[in-house]
Amino acid sequence: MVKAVVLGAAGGIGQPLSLLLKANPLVTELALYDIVNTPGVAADISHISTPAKVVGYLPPDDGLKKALTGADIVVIPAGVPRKPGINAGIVRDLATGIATTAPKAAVLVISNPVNSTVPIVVEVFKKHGVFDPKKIFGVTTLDVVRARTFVAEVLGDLSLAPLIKIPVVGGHSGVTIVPLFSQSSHPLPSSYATSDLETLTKRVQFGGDEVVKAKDGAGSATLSMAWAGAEFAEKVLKALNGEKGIVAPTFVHLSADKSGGETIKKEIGKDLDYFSAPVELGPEGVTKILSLGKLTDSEKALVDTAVPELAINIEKGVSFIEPSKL
Ligand SMILES: NC(=O)C1=CN([C@@H]2O[C@H](COP(=O)(O)OP(=O)(O)OC[C@H]3O[C@@H](n4cnc5c(N)ncnc54)[C@H](O)[C@@H]3O)[C@@H](O)[C@H]2O)C=CC1
Ligand SMILES: O=C([O-])CC(=O)C(=O)O
Repeated sequence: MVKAVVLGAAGGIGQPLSLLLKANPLVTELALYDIVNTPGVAADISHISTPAKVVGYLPPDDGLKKALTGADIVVIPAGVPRKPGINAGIVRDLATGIATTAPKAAVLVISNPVNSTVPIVVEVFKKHGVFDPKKIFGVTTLDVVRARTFVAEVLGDLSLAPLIKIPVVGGHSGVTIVPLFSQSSHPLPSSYATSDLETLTKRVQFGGDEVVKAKDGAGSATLSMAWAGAEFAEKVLKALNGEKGIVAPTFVHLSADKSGGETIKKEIGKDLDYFSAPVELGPEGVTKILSLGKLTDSEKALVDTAVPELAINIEKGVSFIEPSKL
């Protein structure tokens, strides 16, 4: 029996993500929480002929607590696109609900800016004395999904897109996003020019802008994000279910690894508390944070640019909950 909860389930990401979770055979109960519209979304999704039982919740009558009770996995796409200040408060309040009601659940944070909202969740959990670094994940999968698709486009064969494996590390915003194309399972053509590689890297780093522009500023990526969120959630669910050898890049507190993330800290040359790195997942969440592998000089330069920006983003999140740590 696995209970999945979506917080922000009526939104642009929340609705298709809830749909994809309802389609996942590993989910037996699906709780949909939002400040609006969840009765309708839940009624609609509940008619889909898959096993998961679907219930919608709103804030009155302790709706958040009821949604979270007994949760195994909580996915958070609540918030407002490109409004970091508003999202910080929303994520803090939802994290408080999880820390008090379902502190052992795996928490998957989609709400932006992930580089700051994950530290917010962690600080709230610390305050409640329930912080387990193995269970709190920033979802950076959309960057991986984009990297796969864009490489398949370069290779002129979109049928490769689902098969391509490319680690994308660092964080989830602009220059903190570092795609490691040199480790792609499907290498770029050897004739591929340095300037083309730079353009491709920028396309992954600023893929979100491409969508915002195409939507005339009316929203950001929702459908591709729902897909990516469901892909990462499925990996976590499979690992919780005992499946071995599951690896995915995700933004985590480096103490999730028993070495305290020593390998990553050495590789990036800075004592950061958080980084998105390939992580091995298991029944307790993170089992191991893996090495970034061999980087090219240009990838090392991208990491060097990402690190100071990440440090600022992380600090913003921590100090939102703990101003005294400034
Ligand atoms: N990690 C990633 O790769 C990505 C993250 N995002 C982020 O995901 C978040 C959501 O984006 P969209 O779905 O497009 O926004 P949206 O505005 O369509 O939906 C957000 C939903 O959150 C709900 N909400 C607001 N306050 C809430 C609260 N206190 N409790 C529960 N629900 C609440 C709203 O009612 C709404 O239904 C944004 O922060 C966005 O920047 C978006 C794309 C990619
Ligand atoms: O760019 C945005 O605002 C949404 C986002 O995180 C993405 O599309 O990667």
